[in-house]
Amino acid sequence: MAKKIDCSVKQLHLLSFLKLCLLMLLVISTSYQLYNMAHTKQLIEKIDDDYRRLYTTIRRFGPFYNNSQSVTMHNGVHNFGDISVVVREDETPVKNLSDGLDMLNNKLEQCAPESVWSIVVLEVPSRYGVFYPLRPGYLESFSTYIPSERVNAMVERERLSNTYREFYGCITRMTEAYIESETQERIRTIYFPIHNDQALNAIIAVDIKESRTQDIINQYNADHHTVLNINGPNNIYSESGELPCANDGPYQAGFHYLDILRTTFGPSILLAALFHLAFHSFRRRDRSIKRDEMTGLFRRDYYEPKFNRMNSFAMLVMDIDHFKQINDEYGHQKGDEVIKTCARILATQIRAEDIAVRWGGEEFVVMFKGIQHSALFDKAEQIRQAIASKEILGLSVTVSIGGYIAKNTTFSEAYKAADAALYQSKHRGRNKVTLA
Ligand SMILES: Nc1nc2c(ncn2[C@@H]2O[C@H](COP(=O)(O)OP(=O)(O)OP(=O)(O)O)[C@@H](O)[C@H]2O)c(=O)[nH]1
Repeated sequence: MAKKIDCSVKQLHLLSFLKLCLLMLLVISTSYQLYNMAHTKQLIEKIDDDYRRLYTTIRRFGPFYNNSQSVTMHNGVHNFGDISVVVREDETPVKNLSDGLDMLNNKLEQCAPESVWSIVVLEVPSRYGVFYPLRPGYLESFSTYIPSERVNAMVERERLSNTYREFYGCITRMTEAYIESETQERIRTIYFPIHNDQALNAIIAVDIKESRTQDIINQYNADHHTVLNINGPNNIYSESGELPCANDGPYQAGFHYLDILRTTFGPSILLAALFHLAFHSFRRRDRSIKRDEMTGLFRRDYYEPKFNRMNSFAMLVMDIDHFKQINDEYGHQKGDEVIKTCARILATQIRAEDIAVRWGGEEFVVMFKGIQHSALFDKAEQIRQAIASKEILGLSVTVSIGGYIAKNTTFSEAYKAADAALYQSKHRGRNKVTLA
């Protein structure tokens, strides 16, 4: 029986813990969704800012190009560290761009770490190109083209010839992502045309790894503890954004419910466990302050100060008859069980607002409010009979009860009167009720 009760208490605990987990999950995941929603627009702005910073950095190369001195070079490939110059005609004046390209590469590395794939500067009309670095595939493909045709096609395709007329910083152009056939790297190319006197002089083409956008998102998520993505399938929330000066259409920034759930599940369980523990340790503490550990009735030291402030009430004092004999014959442990059972029966006979206190070893005080003489007697009889009518642990146990109705009386006077009435019940043969 005790095992059964234990088990159902455990199940109740588990159930209330699970309910708390669910509640926490609901509250935390909803808050986290709102948090991610608030960040979606900011992520779009961050992506826009990052690409624009990249464009600005590339544009700063323009003055350097214009101010660079030329040297004469012959047909062939000329290597200067990571930089290679491919010249297709003899006696070609070639700008010395090494320092500027180094600087540009460093600055780009700061804006977009590990994302710069290559930088190419092509003169227009093209007799040479500067590559940083020159990948083997480039050289191959470059040799099969007539450079000027290749550049003209690029200018045509990307509409680079008159970007100087355009506004909003979109003098640069970024292509859609594509796979570079020589390297199989997924990249985008950013073109910046250098115009002088409304004529196109050169094109800087910076290849950026397509993963740059994902890097920005990853960094943003890490910095802000968000779970945002772009163009994720089945997102539950999304907002539209566009890469600045890019050829591709809008993208969708947002988040997926599973990501929200995955991130909030752990903290929700942890928080629920903490609340659960805090609540139960508070309950246990509160209970141990108020309740007698053995019987579960109120403790005397908790209620006596409150009783001392009362002056109108009805009270009963109840004492188990011949209890010493029970102890002596069956041992203290059985005696304890008898006390517990009597307390349990007592608790079932009174209302929730009545206060039952374990006053001493096998003595109890019950306090009632708004109850008259005859009702108090009936209540005491009801308690007495409830205990006497059942065998308790195979024993016939009875109680004697004394009662008193206090009207402008201190508690200690009332207690004395009720105790005297209890004495009379004992004197009259026990298993009796006497009201003073
Ligand atoms: N097992 C047990 N015994 C207790 C506890 N507190 C007090 N007692 C014992 O309860 C007995 C109370 O005996 P008494 O009040 O003298 O008298 P009684 O045997 O109950 O007889 P009457 O009250 O005259 O009917 C004492 O032997 C105490 O040691 C307790 O928590 N557990």
